Amino acid sequence: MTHFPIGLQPRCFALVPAAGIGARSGATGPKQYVTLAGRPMMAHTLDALSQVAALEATLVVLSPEDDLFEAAMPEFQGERAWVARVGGASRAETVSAGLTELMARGAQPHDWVLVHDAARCLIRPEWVLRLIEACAEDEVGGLLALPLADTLKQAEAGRVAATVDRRHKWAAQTPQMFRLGMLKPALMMAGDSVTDEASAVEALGHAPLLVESPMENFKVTWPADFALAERLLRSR
Ligand SMILES: Nc1ccn([C@@H]2O[C@H](COP(=O)(O)OP(=O)(O)OP(=O)(O)O)[C@@H](O)[C@H]2O)c(=O)n1
Ligand SMILES: C[C@](O)(CO)[C@H](O)COP(=O)(O)O
Repeated sequence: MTHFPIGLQPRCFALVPAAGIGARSGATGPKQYVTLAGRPMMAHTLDALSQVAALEATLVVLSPEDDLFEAAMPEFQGERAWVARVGGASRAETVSAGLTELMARGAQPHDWVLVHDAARCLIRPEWVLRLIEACAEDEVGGLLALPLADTLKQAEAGRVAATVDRRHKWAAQTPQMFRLGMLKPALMMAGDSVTDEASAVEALGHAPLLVESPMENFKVTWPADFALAERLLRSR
């Protein structure tokens, strides 16, 4: 277990990977810029994070080729709103590059980083705060997640090969909150294969804390998800 200095008050930074292309979404451009309830999807995400006073700053990590952000997100400005065009070919690469950028901007190993998908645009400030409060005194950190409600099937060529025991199974969401000094080496060692930060930390032998979060915090992934996200955003 890495021990971080006692007495030094850690800060919390948000890191939003937003360098994906949204291949599964069927959108013509990167899904984070698709308009939902009158604004680009990512504007809802960043707006929710901006309402969390406990966050020192939010770093959005874009693809180096991104030429949409400034025009789409004119309100993302100020001392707490940071942008870096250092995204990579995988989510893990994007997050790793973002962590390096946070360090260049003064974040310390004992500071917390909350990694949150740009594509989880239904996030609410109170859920972020719930995670921060649950993990603040924890040795490892943790993530928002949802206990599985459905029966789980293992598939083979479109048929059920087995029914998987769903007990103790949770669907991982974001934010995922870890100390910068733990997450950075964890991602370096894990490489590109991990699909979330917790997996990288688990590979080091740690057990991240599961903090229950609603289904509403889903990730816009498939074509039908846009309409659902739009309805939910408009109903708020
Ligand atoms: N190289 C990548 C891939 C993904 N992401 C980000 O990681 C989050 C979650 O990933 P996902 O939903 O898979 O987004 P995409 O990679 O864009 O979608 P797809 O896998 O369908 O192409 C998104 O906010 C996405 O922009 C990223 O920053 N860099
Ligand atoms: C991080 C994540 O959103 C947790 O569920 C998910 O693993 C991202 O996976 P994707 O395949 O990049 O969408």
